[in-house]
Amino acid sequence: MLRPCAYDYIIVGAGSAGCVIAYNLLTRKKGTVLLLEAGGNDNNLFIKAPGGMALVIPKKSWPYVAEPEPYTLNRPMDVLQGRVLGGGSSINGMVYVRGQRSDYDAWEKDFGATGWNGDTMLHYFKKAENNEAMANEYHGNKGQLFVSENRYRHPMSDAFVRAGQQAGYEYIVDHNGARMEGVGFYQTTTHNGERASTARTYLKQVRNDKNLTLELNALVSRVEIENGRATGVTYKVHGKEVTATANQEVIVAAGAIGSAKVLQLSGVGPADVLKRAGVKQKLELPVGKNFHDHLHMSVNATIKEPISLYGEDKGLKALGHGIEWVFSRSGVLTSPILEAFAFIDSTGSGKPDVQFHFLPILDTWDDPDLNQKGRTHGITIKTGHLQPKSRGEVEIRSANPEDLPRIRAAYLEKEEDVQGQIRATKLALKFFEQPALKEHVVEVFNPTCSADDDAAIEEYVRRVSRTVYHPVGTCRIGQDPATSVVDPELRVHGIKGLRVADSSVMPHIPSGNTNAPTIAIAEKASDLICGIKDPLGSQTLSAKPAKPAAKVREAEAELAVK
Ligand SMILES: Cc1cc2nc3c(=O)[nH]c(=O)nc-3n(C[C@H](O)[C@H](O)[C@H](O)COP(=O)(O)OP(=O)(O)OC[C@H]3O[C@@H](n4cnc5c(N)ncnc54)[C@H](O)[C@@H]3O)c2cc1C
Repeated sequence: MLRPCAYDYIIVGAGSAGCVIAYNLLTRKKGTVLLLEAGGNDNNLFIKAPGGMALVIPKKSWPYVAEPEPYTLNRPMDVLQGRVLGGGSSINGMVYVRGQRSDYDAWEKDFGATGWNGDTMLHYFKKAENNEAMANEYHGNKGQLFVSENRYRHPMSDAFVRAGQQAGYEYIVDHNGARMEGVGFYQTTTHNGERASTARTYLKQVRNDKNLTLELNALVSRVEIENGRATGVTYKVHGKEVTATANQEVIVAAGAIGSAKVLQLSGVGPADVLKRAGVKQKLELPVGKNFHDHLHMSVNATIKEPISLYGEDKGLKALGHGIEWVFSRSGVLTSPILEAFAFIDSTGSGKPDVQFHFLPILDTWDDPDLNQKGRTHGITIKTGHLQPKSRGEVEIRSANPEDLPRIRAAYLEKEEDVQGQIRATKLALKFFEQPALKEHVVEVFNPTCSADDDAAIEEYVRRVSRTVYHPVGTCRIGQDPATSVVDPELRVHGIKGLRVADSSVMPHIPSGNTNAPTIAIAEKASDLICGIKDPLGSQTLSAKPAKPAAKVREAEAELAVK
């Protein structure tokens, strides 16, 4: 049977954001939806079982690589992103962190993102959430996104949390509640011991809706734009090129790297980038600029007892964990491994700017040679600064949609970022000095220098820091087309019928992980598409930018765009 080629809405990318928007349009009966995803299906046990994450990431990702740059000692850096139904939410660490209310107030105040502030984001976090345990002013229980406490807790994670308290930090029960600074155990996007991606929550509810056409393994090559209006998209599926028409809107939700790429391939972007790639320019916008991301370093220690998770993924032990998970959805396979956290204010500003992820295992993901060096049982504090100032860019290399874009990440270009990472490393070393960890540790071997040797720590930071896969900002919200790509309603400046709605629209990265904020953005995007601009009443939505336009531009120029 021939498929129709005209739809009311076309969504590019079935990732964290795309699945949410598809669900909302379909359940609100807004018409037909074509959802296009370059990756394949997500019916994979290692996606479903939280502990299978490390095995699935390399197989279900776009192998994006940031170019070598002197600030990170000329290391090419993987910036993998999900290429599978559910996108990042199908391969990520499942850590559920919203960031801070002031992060979003700054979007409105400093970046001209009118209507995007702490109150509206809280509304959308709660709307999205179906929290297993918490029901209060910060948490929702009626949304699609399952959030729960970890079923499994490793004894070394307990030791880490005790060490944090010994170092003077408060035990935090709810890091998405009134107070974030302190130590505790993560809330996770899991349910019944399984991963809760947006494909396995939101999209699952509408997979059989007759108004949904889901095309997997469909690589979008461009949005068709005629006379200043998006009319549809062209994509390749099963070796054939197809053009589908959108009666209402095209919504690009291909992620911070993918969305910039799709817009540039469509002729929307900086003239020099498009000219070099051989793409005819249709509109000058700073697409691909303002790339930024979170970097972490793995601070590693060997431990005395053979109790870490080393070896649990092999032989009879792995079989035992598999059987336990299959029959009772319990045990280590329900754990996203990143079990415990610390959020720390390293400058005394009143706002936490450092995050630790604690792993009850040596982080061989970041250093695959660790075990070859005879180091087996150990623990890792992945530590990183949360408010980077450096800004890079994403640029297509050619007009071929199969080509991966060039990423100049500019990681650690700004001195403030290096100093932030140095403070983050020192704090991790301080945790290892606390009795609750010290009694277990044989040796902190990465880094080996003392916490007061700034020069050695700087060398370590530049040598080992890596992304934690939170790229954002390449199609950011703003008022001014010179410095932003979409307006506060996520409409691409100057083009009708075209929105971007995913992590790429964040003007500034939140102080935490990026999946929950992306899902909240997608919830708000769905409302905007349906004409709901002010979900809380006019108390939080100012008709004009919170600052006069000139002021906004000044702040934007200073803070966001190189
Ligand atoms: C390994 C890893 C671990 C992470 N851990 C965490 C964590 O623990 N907690 C957290 O909060 N965040 C985490 N993140 C970040 C978080 O998952 C992302 O910020 C979030 O998924 C971004 O959502 P998105 O909708 O913007 O993009 P994505 O979820 O990446 O979705 C974009 C989708 O578009 C598709 N696409 C791209 N280009 C095209 C094209 N041309 N044609 C068709 N389809 C296309 C992609 O295949 C993808 O499915 C992690 C990310 C990664 C990669």
